[in-house]
Amino acid sequence: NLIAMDLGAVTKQSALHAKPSGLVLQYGTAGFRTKAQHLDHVMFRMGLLAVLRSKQTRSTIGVMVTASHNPEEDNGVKLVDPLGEMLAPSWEEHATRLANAEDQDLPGVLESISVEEAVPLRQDAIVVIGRDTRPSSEKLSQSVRDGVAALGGQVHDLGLLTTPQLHYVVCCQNTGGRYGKATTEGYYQKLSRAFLELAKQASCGGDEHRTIKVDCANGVGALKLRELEPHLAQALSLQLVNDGTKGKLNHLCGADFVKSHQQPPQGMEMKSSERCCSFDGDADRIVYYYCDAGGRFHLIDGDKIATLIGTFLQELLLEIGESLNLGVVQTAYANGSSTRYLEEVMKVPVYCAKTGVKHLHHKAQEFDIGVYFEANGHGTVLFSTSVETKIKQLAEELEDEKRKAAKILGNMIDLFNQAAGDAISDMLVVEAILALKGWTVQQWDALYTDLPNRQLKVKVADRRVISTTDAETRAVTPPGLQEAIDGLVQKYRLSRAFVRPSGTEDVVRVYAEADSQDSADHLAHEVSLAVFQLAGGIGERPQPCF
Ligand SMILES: CC(=O)N[C@H]1[C@@H](OP(=O)(O)O)O[C@H](CO)[C@@H](O)[C@@H]1O
Ligand SMILES: [Mg+2]
Repeated sequence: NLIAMDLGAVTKQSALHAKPSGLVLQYGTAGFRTKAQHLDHVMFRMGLLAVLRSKQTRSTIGVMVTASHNPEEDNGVKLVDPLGEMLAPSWEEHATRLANAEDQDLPGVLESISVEEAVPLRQDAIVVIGRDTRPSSEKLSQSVRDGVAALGGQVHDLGLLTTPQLHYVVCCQNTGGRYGKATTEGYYQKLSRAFLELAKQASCGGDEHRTIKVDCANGVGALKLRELEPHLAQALSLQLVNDGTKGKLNHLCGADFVKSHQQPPQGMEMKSSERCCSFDGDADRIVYYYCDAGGRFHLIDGDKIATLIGTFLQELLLEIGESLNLGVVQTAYANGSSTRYLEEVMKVPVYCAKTGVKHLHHKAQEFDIGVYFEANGHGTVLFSTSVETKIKQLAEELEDEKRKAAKILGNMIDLFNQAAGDAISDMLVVEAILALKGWTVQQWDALYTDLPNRQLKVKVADRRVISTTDAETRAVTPPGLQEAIDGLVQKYRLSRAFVRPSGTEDVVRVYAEADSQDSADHLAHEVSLAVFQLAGGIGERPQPCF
């Protein structure tokens, strides 16, 4: 049945997207990511792979061309599976194999993937493509199209799109429109309708007009917020900063910059207590922040967003009188104070998953309501289908306060992008919750105080010498490393530290938290030295960062 795959056409087309010799890449946590000039063949081949995956799943598959928060010169690509989820792990391996095959081996690799996965080759294939605003993205997405066309697949090129919008469209497309209309317009309609309903429900508390300042990282988020804004009918006005008209993508701005430097982005003027937020380059991450009257900067990261959302949803459930199982999923990078607050004050069960959205998403699917967020601001909430049906039914059946709460929850369900963590959707969620609660940004921030923490990177010859267990909180190899970390952690109060090989950069990441910034800094530095000594550090010995 392989006749249905025209390998002659593939070989001919592939010659126009030749692989540079010696280049080896891996489909990692966020797909392929590297300097844009090395990616042409990878894009073509991901077009090919998307066709096979589409045939196998008999569904529309998404391909997003983006390198998220990386520098403008980088680019990347990831595939989106039928329900808007990340690509299945076995196909990540196929992706790696396909990307690294020498040109002449390409037909053979395609055949072997098709056989291994029993791909019904005569089946039609549809691939939806989106891209971010990088200068290289347009040409690279053309290469994806070439790949799709070479295997006879149908292409819907949606052009400039945020990553979560692509996930949304793919999910809608494959669920017969039940999740919403499979267009960006459908996305704006679904989100704005839910937001306006919530704003109406909040307006009894006064404060009807809200403003928020958004740092768009000079990325695609700016374009899409401009498209969204008219739908919001002035219930929320957006002041866009770093909207791409002047600055460089992700340069001194964006969610990743703000979170890792713990300082405001360039170009953001903050009046005391003004709510501000930052998106990353493809708008799937968001962090909030503000300056207090004394001019001090306060970061509100993914953990505090998750806490606000988790707390609010739990309050609604109590009001409605439904005991559904709600869980919050975090990673080891979650601030210890957030975990403590959720577990001890809110009595919400908290779970720790491995780094990378797919692990969190997967765990969150186990709950009626699964809230998941990475500390860096990527996250969303998943509602089981039965919960969704039940809540919307209760919104009709219940009376008075209970009915009101069920209606709010029903609209909240629509406001989340359940296909993927989404800066636009999460921003609307936070704005709606603050309005409903009548809370200022300080009141939100005061839920708990973050433990001081520090993240460092250590360069080693081969980061794979470090393997971990217990959701990456403990190192199994190299021998002696965990014992060394345990010894160092003991020297400090309220302390915790762990190390893991990054899935997106060639470094080992070190995380430490403790009762003071000074202690967190020292602990992180000492752990870095232990990694350098025991895990084959290269280059200069880690220097103290203070
Ligand atoms: C500590 C940290 O922020 N790690 C990030 C980063 O992964 P690493 O495997 O740590 O490089 O990039 C991932 C993809 O964007 C993101 O999911 C994750 O949270
Ligand atoms: Mg991103």
